[in-house]
Amino acid sequence: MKSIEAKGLTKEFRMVQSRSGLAGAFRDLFNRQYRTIRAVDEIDLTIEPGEIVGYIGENGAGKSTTIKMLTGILEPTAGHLRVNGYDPHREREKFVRTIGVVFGQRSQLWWDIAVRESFRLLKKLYRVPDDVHECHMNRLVEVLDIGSFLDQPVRKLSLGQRMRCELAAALIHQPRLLFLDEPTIGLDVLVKENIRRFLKQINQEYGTTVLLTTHDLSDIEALCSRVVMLDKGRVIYDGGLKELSVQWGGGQRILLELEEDWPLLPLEEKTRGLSVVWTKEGERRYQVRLTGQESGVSEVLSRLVSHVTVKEIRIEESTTEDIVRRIYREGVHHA
Ligand SMILES: Nc1ncnc2c1ncn2[C@@H]1O[C@H](COP(=O)(O)OP(=O)(O)OP(=O)(O)O)[C@@H](O)[C@H]1O
Repeated sequence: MKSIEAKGLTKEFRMVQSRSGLAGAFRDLFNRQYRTIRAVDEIDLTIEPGEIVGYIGENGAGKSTTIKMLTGILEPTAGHLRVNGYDPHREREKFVRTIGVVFGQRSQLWWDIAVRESFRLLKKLYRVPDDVHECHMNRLVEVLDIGSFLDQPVRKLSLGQRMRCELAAALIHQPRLLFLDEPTIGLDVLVKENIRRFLKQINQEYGTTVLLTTHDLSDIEALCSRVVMLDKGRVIYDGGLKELSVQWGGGQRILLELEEDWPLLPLEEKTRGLSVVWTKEGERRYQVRLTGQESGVSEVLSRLVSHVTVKEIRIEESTTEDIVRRIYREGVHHA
């Protein structure tokens, strides 16, 4: 059984369109106009058990709306959806026992009671048998290192401490699938690393499937071998993280500072025939991105040095962040 199986998954929102001015507001009272927003547009997504998949996209791309459908909070407008074998919205009661959810911005713990009490309530809610709970909980407390503040109310915890407790809470019932939305937002580097290590561990030990939504691409690099990229509600890339870099210019870029300020056109002329993309970064400063295997740094430089005086050269590899930013900007077909 697949962890997630979505075909043509679509969500539309109908919004009231307000007319301007007092007269418009008056007309709105009697004759409302609506417009439809297609937040998720016929997505196909299959995730196998045990995978850790990054779900990324710009603000407003449709990530949260997808997650809300996958977790049963929202009902899809159209499409076929099975998560852990269930229809998340229609079979919600049975379904929620098979998933865990951590939303970085929201808490599932009770603010004023001790963490330990929150865990106890969740255990009851999920009807976890005592013996299983004891052993599993001890393991979570140990690996997440949360033993020293179990008796404190959640409101007194630091963000890093709270996030570790949120993870424990999401895993109390040993779900097969874990949804994480910005799980490391606002956390310092050390806590981030601990959380990533923990996630890898539960993935390996329990075979937990993880769908991770984040704007922090270092989370994706650390955890995911596969990434699904969304743009305006549609999947624009679904594949390996490595392939993304190879296919869309994981190559090098040359950062140049020239003695004089040149317009781009004559510089592009000098490197005509080579697979490079020029960008002006500021006064006398340029970036030359090598987009094909056939054009080497030395060839680009040898074409230039006989015509322009180069003050400084730096050669860099594109990071995943660069690549993804460019794809957001230019679209996957042009990047
Ligand atoms: N309840 C709603 N009613 C109307 N429109 C909505 C609703 N929820 C989301 N949208 C719209 O759907 C689109 C996708 O929003 P969504 O929150 O899924 O994006 P996102 O990728 O999660 O963005 P972010 O990274 O900012 O959280 C946006 O245009 C948003 O305005």
